[in-house]
Amino acid sequence: MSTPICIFDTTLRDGTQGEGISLTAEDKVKIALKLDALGVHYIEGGNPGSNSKDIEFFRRVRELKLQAKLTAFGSTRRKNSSCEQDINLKHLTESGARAATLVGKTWDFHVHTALQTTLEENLAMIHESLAFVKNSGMEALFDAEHFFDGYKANPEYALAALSKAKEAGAAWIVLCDTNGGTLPGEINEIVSRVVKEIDAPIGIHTHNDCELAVANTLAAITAGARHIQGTINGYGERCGNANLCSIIPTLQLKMGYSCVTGEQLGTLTGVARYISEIANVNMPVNQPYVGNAAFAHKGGIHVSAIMKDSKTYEHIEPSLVGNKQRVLVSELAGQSNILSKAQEMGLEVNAEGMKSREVIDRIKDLEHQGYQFEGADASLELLLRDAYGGSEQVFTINSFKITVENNEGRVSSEAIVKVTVAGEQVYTVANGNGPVNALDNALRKALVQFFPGIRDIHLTDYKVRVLDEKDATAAKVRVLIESTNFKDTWSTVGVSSNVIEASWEALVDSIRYALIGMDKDEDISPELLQTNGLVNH
Ligand SMILES: CC(=O)SCCNC(=O)CCNC(=O)[C@H](O)C(C)(C)COP(=O)(O)OP(=O)(O)OC[C@H]1O[C@@H](n2cnc3c(N)ncnc32)[C@H](O)[C@@H]1OP(=O)(O)O
Ligand SMILES: CC(=O)C(=O)O
Repeated sequence: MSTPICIFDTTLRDGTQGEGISLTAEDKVKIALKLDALGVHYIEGGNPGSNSKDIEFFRRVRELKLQAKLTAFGSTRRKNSSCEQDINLKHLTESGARAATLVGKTWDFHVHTALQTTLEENLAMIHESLAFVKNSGMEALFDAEHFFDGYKANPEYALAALSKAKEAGAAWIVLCDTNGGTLPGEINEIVSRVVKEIDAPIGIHTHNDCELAVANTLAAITAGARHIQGTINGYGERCGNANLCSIIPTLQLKMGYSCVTGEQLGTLTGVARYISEIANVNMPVNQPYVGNAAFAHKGGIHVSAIMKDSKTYEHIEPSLVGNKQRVLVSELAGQSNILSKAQEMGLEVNAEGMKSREVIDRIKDLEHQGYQFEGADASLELLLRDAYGGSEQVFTINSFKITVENNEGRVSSEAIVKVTVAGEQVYTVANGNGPVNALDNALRKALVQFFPGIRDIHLTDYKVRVLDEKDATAAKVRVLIESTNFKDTWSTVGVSSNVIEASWEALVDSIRYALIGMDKDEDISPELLQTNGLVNH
């Protein structure tokens, strides 16, 4: 039977102390539901003494039947005062949360400098505040702020603060590496001593200032801590908190502890990505376990081996954390990358054939010119389909023309496109809020009468990167376009020394890709032709 570890998520409290993260009460409710389904044991929802948004969150979340214990955060009472008069403690006890986490000082330097009070008064603040919260019917947890720095400066005082919390009935005493400067060896040594001296359940809360928050958390567990505070994706004050997306699978899959069920662990990647969307923070692609590149293989030697057995270059089976294996194709590819990619697309490819070598040489040559296929899966698929005979040229471009007009300060763009579809020449004109938008509109207008499904497609992202900045305007640019049909999303690439030409190339690839397998509808109604303003020649 593996030892259970209590997971305390503070994404909604310490996570929101991270720069650039701001969550509405509604966002917090959505995230709380995801965390609950993931199986964390405590959800710290915020600080009701801090702002009315958090008060609203606690009011709304009360109606949900969460399995996790909802926890409100606050600090010990103000110095030289009483708990009954303390407005923050009042908000905590009125929050409706089942538990309250109180942060209190354990470093003598902080007591003198930040609180500007005596060591005795701080101990009284800890004891009285935790007892007050407990007497109100809530479970009380103690976050021992700066515990490791405090212990190094004055171990007797730091331990005395923990004893006060224990005497007051704290359910968990959580040792905080608040400044994130402690090393794993020190954490192990200090936690081992605390576990021996303080007869109470011990937890750990670390910050990532030395990029050691995860390592420090694991060191504390090895030394006997049984409760972990952390956040999804490691969001948090300054450099962030301990990342639960790394800690939970490491404890569970590698160290034999039990945090959540195997099924819940399988939702981890989805939860991490969902929360990053709500927080509006891009996830680093190389984020361990849950990042897009966590199981992405690029080097030809790696891909050749994983096709034989994925364990050759994967430390765990990606599906255990809800992630999946990806194979990238780039100038570092070998034949195996191409074969694997082509198989993924359902193309028939001969492993020994010369064709794969030719395709790799072509990809390497294009990457040398500035193309990048890792971020442009749809362009890569077209290239492979063209090479292996899996694509049909459904339309050909005869010409396009753009005019950009500045009329008394109002700039407008117009595009004219001539294409041939099914032997028929089509000529369309369209406006747009910029030249690329005008081209996109004109091309789609030309094709919609043949492929009505094209109306559902739109561009969601457009990125331009200058490839050789020292050549100034003569430099090549790479354009990456992301498109969607509300069901799928795909990316295409174009490269040229002319930004319009590069955009056009990516645009045409996007439409060609969208048309794969799309029904051609010859019987489109005259009304649709009219509403789209089509002019046929
Ligand atoms: C390590 C951590 O992450 S702790 C959590 C940090 N999180 C936050 O600060 C976010 C939420 N905070 C807030 O909204 C506000 O700071 C509030 C509402 C809590 C307090 O606001 P204000 O009353 O305006 O005080 P302000 O933020 O300027 O200063 C903090 C005060 O709390 C005191 N304080 C700090 N820690 C403690 C503590 N553990 N116990 C009691 N008082 C404390 C400080 O000494 C300071 O008091 P002072 O005003 O007498 O100097
Ligand atoms: C409590 C807390 O967030 C800290 O000490 O870092």
